[in-house]
Amino acid sequence: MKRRVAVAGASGYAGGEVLRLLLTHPEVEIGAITAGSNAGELLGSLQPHLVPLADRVLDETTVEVLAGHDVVFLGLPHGQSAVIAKALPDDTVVIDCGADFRLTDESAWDTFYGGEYAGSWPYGLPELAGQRGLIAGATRIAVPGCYPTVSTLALAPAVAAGIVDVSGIVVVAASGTSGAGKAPKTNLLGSEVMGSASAYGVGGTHRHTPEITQNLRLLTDDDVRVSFTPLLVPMPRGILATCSAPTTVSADEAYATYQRACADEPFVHLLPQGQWPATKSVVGSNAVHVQVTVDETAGRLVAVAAVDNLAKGTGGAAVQCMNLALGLPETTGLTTIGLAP
Ligand SMILES: NC(=O)C1=CN([C@@H]2O[C@H](COP(=O)(O)OP(=O)(O)OC[C@H]3O[C@@H](n4cnc5c(N)ncnc54)[C@H](OP(=O)(O)O)[C@@H]3O)[C@@H](O)[C@H]2O)C=CC1
Ligand SMILES: CC(=O)N[C@@H](CCC(=O)OP(=O)(O)O)C(=O)O
Repeated sequence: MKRRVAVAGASGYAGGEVLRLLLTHPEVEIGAITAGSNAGELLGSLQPHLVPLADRVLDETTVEVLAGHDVVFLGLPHGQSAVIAKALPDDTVVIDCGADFRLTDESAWDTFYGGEYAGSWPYGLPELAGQRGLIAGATRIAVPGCYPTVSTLALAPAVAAGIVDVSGIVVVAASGTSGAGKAPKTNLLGSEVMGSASAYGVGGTHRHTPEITQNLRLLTDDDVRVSFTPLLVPMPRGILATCSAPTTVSADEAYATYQRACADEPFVHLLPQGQWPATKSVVGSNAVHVQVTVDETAGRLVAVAAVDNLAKGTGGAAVQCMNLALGLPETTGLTTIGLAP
């Protein structure tokens, strides 16, 4: 029997991507779709690409509307998910695309988010050591941030194998503008973004820094230190992360380490040696493309990874986690096939 699924935040980018994927998922039927200020509007007026749902009216985002579903996806701004999630029945699978339940360290929450700490849920990155088992059968799942997904998947093989000095990790990642959500923001005006790349959240201040660190700490007992700098670039979708750390291994040893680590992961695609990831190859797909080498002059391992921030970076990860939570094959309704050129 098909599972009945609700999506809160259906007028936004994350909720819209979850719906796009659910529309071709063989094991679900779409129940309530809700919004904030756009409640009462037709979905087709806000998400015209979701043609089969064009005539559906967006409901208010309330516990009453969302209850009575097997699965509820929350694509809401930070701080909005916790109250709703806590009021939903314990046996409803709740998958939060926001940050409310990602961090296990309350002091990191206080520093980077503020407001009441809601606790932490199983972390929706199945590829990260131990998480797949925690997500399987879970009824509460926190989908990772988009930068932590791509950076963690780029670095995890090296950190887990102990071939890098984890006290010297540097991540510089360029994101498309959809990462910032649909709500209007001054720095996202077309005239500000078009034809320009810019840095923001510099100097260890971006809220994904503690999330990346938290993930890599699961893989080593050594003191993980991450310098993370996000960049905004003029494209709608995609993140390209360049990650490096001191190493003494050769490029071939590094590549062999990544081959072993990536071999059984359905969505982690290690490119042939010498071929470098590009966001255009992952748009619309749940794949992360990865490549690694060693800069022997600098003595640093360099790993580069690309994801679609709205797919593997949010909506695709959310569906992957739903599959695991419901005991379905993990890849159901998801593809590694991108949209090119
Ligand atoms: N964009 C991305 O790449 C990623 C996003 N995320 C996370 O997903 C979540 C949604 O982000 P995104 O889709 O980008 O943001 P958007 O701004 O595009 O969408 C936000 C959604 O939340 C709704 N909403 C806003 N305020 C309220 C409220 N008070 N009550 C009910 N609904 C409300 C909006 O409805 P309306 O427009 O009708 O007001 C809209 O549907 C965030 O937590 C974000 O951090 C996570 C990873 C990546
Ligand atoms: C380009 C851009 O603005 N990106 C967002 C990250 C989006 C994301 O994954 O994050 P959360 O779910 O943690 O909000 C940012 O830097 O805040």
